[in-house]
Amino acid sequence: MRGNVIVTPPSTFRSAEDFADLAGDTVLGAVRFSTAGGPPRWEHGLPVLPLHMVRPGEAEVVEVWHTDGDVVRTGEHEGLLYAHDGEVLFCAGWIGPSADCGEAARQAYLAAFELVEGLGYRNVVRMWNMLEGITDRSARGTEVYRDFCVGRGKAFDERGHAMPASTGIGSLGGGVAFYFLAHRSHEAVHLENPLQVPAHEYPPQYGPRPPSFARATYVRPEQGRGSLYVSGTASILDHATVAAGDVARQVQVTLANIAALIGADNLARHGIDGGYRLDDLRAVKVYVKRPEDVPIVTRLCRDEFSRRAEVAVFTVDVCRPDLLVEIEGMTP
Ligand SMILES: C=C(O[C@@H]1C=C(C(=O)O)C=C[C@H]1O)C(=O)O
Repeated sequence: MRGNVIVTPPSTFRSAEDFADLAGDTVLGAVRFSTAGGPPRWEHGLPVLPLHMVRPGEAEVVEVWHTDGDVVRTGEHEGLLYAHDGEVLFCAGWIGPSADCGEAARQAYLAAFELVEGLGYRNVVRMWNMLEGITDRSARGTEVYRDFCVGRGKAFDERGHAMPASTGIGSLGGGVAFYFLAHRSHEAVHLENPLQVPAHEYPPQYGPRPPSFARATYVRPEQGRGSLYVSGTASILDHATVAAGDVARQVQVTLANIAALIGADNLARHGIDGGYRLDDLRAVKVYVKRPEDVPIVTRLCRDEFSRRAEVAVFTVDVCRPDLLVEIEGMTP
């Protein structure tokens, strides 16, 4: 096993054609942000998850995950498609539209934990969950996201896994889809944000089961500098939404949250040397609830992130009705 393998950022948010060109490289898999969602499928022998996150007329974005490993193995477990290189695992799953997305999420997460335990990739470092109608009323008469959090939380309880960095965001169709990254030997250090109550300690007003995630996860290789994955971050201080209705202010609060999370003081609190600034982040994804806010959000983000950072913007719902924007990224 190599000691220096780290997941590098999605090399680019590529066009559809480029992904085909990459086949044969050390690509683990890809996520297609496109006009239709569905179960993960094999493309060029690799797992690819289609997500309905792009509106007609917008360009499809393909997030390609690759490593510096050289032998990629692939497989399927209870509908989950995965690829791994001896140190890093990429896995994609689909729950689809369901009457009880909570129970379906529990089962899908249990299958995912079974997979990582069985293959020996126990350190789950980053998860993404895309939920159609995230704040809609669910078939159970509650809310889709709240139902999801209940089922996901049960799976974490049942298998005793640490909660990693995550995203829980809306999609435009296709039920619930998810994907994640896990490591075999590199330690995962899960971070909280001094400006925010840990999400898993949110009070009950946000739902019966608080969401199961950490604000960021740092992957510590045996040597050298690791990678930091920043969860989907929004305009929340303590546990409350800040600046409801004011998208520019929500962007500012969100960016300040991320800056506090990744800065040297907070990393030191978690036993990590060094610190990052916003312009160290790469592979930034910005989720904007209202199409009319896209220009201003894009401009505000462009002012703060490096010119070298790719920034992909999606117009989708966020997990609370009063949140207008959410931002995530990672360090190279
Ligand atoms: C924006 C928040 O939560 C969102 C929901 C998440 C989840 O449920 O996995 C993770 C991060 C965000 O995408 C928040 O609570 O701060």
